[in-house]
Amino acid sequence: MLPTVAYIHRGLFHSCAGLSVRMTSSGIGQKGILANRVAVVTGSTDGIGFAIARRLARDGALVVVSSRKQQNVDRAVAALQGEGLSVVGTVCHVGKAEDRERLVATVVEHCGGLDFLVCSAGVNPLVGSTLGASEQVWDKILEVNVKAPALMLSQLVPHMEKRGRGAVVLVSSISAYVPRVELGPYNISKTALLSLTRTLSLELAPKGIRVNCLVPGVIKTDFSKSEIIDMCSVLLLSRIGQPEDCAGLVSFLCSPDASYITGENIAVAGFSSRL
Ligand SMILES: NC(=O)c1ccc[n+]([C@@H]2O[C@H](COP(=O)([O-])OP(=O)(O)OC[C@H]3O[C@@H](n4cnc5c(N)ncnc54)[C@H](O)[C@@H]3O)[C@@H](O)[C@H]2O)c1
Repeated sequence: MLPTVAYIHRGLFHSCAGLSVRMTSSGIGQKGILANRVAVVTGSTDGIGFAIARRLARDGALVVVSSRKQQNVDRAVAALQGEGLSVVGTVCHVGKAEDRERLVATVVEHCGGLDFLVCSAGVNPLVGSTLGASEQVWDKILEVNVKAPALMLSQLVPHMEKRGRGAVVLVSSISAYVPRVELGPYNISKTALLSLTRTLSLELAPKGIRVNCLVPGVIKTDFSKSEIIDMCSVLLLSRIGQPEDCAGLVSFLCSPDASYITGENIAVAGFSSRL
């Protein structure tokens, strides 16, 4: 099936070679702390990724929205477009090389480059014993949660580098600090992201690219439905987090206000694992 790309800029509609390109008056160039910047957010048709995409677009960036299914991409793009925001949408299962390549092509062809990458796509196909996890489960979790952000970045860094600056935000989990026994491989994948953040911050600093990590606690999304009840007891702030609680931090980490911050893992969890 041919991919569909929806692009919002200056009230026009284009269609070519499998791409559906829609344009409205709120294109790049709008005001905001992230104006004239381009952001890719993976796993951004729902939950935390969607809230991040919306916030970055509200703060002025042109945002590439993506996830696994065309219908979800279309729905998310339509919702953000309805708010007058600048959005490009394309299907990207982050674990598939051909999908990552298509995302890169979208960035190059329709956005002219890239400033920010936010890796929010994540999976947890297992609730059960760590040692009982099959090789297939290990492969899927590590492929989507750990390998995919690194591989995606290796393809996108050259485009950030051309601009002489950039910011990357990986999305870990508080389960990296406070492991939950029934989520073993997931905990481990999210702990690896803390290290990936620090390692890449060293590697990419000479290119002017900062790398930080959002560490969400229990945030109200489809992903966390089963966790909400039993995590409530540890929350200092007496409420479940909302996706928007994460989005503000990501916008800050992408903004010039964070230009001297890199290699940090920052929890948005309603409590601190250090207390
Ligand atoms: N919700 C929480 O309580 C919580 C806590 C800690 C960490 N996180 C992390 O936050 C991130 C987002 O979770 P959420 O709660 O918003 O989940 P969600 O289920 O609400 O949204 C996940 C999004 O990712 C997309 N997605 C899933 N697998 C994908 C893949 N292989 N390729 C591309 N897109 C994919 C989905 O289509 C969806 O758009 C995940 O990395 C998750 O591990 C969530």
